[in-house]
Amino acid sequence: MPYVCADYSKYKFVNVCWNSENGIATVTLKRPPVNSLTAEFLRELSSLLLDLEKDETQGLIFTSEFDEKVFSAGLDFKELYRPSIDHAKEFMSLLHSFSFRLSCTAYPTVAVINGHAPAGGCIIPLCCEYRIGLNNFNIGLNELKFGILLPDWLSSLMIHTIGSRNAEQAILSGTLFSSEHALRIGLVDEIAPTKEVALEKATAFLNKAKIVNRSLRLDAKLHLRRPILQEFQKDIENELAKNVSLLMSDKVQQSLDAHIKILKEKRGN
Ligand SMILES: CCCCCCCC/C=C\CC(=O)SCCNC(=O)CCNC(=O)[C@H](O)C(C)(C)COP(=O)(O)OP(=O)(O)OC[C@H]1O[C@@H](n2cnc3c(N)ncnc32)[C@H](O)[C@@H]1OP(=O)(O)O
Repeated sequence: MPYVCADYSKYKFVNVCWNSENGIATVTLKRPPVNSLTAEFLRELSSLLLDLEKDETQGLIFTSEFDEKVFSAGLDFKELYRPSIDHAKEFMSLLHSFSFRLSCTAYPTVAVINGHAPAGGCIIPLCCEYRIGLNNFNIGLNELKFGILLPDWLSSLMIHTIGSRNAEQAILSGTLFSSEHALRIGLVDEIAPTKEVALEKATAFLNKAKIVNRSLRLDAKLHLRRPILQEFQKDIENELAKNVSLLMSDKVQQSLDAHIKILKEKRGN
């Protein structure tokens, strides 16, 4: 019988519901207003994955507190706007290590995407093994539209999920897909009418994984994900330096500035 050792109440930006009957952890992202990813949030998420591993978690479900609004708005624009070089380095390194860790967990993972998931908001779902979406949301890697070149590991996650032809079209056009379209191209595996139904489907997926021997399953997962994991591990120092210099470039900073202004105008402030 699984039991919990970690103190999950210490986490500020997630609520963790760890079911001691089946060992499934439901992690609800709750960093207002839109679950945008900051360095602090990424640090917390990485530490959470380690706690879940230690507790021999049998399955992980990610979802959002902001039901039917936002799963995650992606990287935090405000934090990426004019950061110090040290902060930019730390941010990129945290993003890389969290995404790598989530991509190769020993336990199966599902994202219940109960709201919009643009750009970096798509990273958690793409690292997970299975994605269940609600209706009326947008998801996709639209970074090229605001001048951000995707790191190779992120393109590789997209290719693994929807195939190279679809990924090429999706990434090069910077498309945000409706849930129905996302289902058609395999960016989500199922659509559910409500978060409750989506959580039931997620649990059903995780229960199916249980019939397979755990260590055998992990070996197979790492084998099947080898192309992605190789991209994560390829020339890490150079890749991080490239992303940092791209982030600090005038072009990307101007684009972030323009984006922040658009969001402000939308809210009339
Ligand atoms: C150059 C780097 C190289 C390396 C790259 C690494 C990998 C690159 C991967 C990803 C890049 C990114 O993720 S960039 C971020 C992209 N995200 C977006 O474009 C989303 C922008 N937001 C929206 O479209 C909408 O906010 C929403 C659809 C998510 C929600 O809409 P809603 O109407 O519900 O809410 P508001 O728009 O009114 O926003 C509320 C509130 O949240 C703030 N906000 C929104 N998004 C972000 C964000 N990404 N970061 C920080 N803050 C965000 C918005 O400004 C509002 O704030 P205020 O209440 O203060 O006005």
